[in-house]
Amino acid sequence: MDEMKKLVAKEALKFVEDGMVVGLGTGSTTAHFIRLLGKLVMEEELEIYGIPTSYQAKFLAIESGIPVVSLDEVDAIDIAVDGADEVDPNLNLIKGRGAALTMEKIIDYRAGTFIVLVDESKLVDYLGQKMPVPIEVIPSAWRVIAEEIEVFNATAELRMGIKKDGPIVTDNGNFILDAKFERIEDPLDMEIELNNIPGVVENGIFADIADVVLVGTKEGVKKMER
Ligand SMILES: O=C[C@H](O)[C@H](O)[C@H](O)COP(=O)(O)O
Repeated sequence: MDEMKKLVAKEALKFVEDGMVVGLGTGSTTAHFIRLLGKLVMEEELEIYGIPTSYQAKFLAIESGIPVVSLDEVDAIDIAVDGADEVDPNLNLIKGRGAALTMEKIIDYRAGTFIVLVDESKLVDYLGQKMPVPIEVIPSAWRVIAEEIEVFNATAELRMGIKKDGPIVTDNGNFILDAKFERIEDPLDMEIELNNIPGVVENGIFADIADVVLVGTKEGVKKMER
């Protein structure tokens, strides 16, 4: 599995050109990309700037020698490279297992080209098939938001910490609800519906924004495009 992740991360380097501003995604697959990008920047003395989507991406970029910039400092993001938890045949995504979905969506959405890196286990027939939709919420409103989500025939659970007692707290200081749907028929519609609930900061459905998905398979890298 890790080999497949490395393979797609290497393939994604082909989209990088000197002078680019690159959105740096979160998660184990993008971590390979960030390390490889750092190596490329050093070896070829490229002028690349990275915009991280989380503390994880930021720390790794710094460690890998990629100059880091913020949204305030750039006019445009050329490409963004990020992972995903589910990818449907129309390139709609579920993201946010790492709780970084809000910053990821801001950066991935703004990028000229949004490239997604996954292994083949992430491909599904429809969104919601395997994974819940992570939803970042204002902490004091989590319970009422969970009730609102259940109107859509989903069950919502407050995500608890592993090396922390109580709920996890995102990079933005919020909570995460994991909403398990039977099946998401219309990803774009559900993405909008969830964001309409007062107190929801952002949700992990990324409908209609991925341009390219690189899939690591046992036979090599497969490319899906919109
Ligand atoms: O918040 C986390 C992100 O959306 C990740 O990009 C996603 O969960 C995929 O992570 P991984 O590459 O580790 O499977």
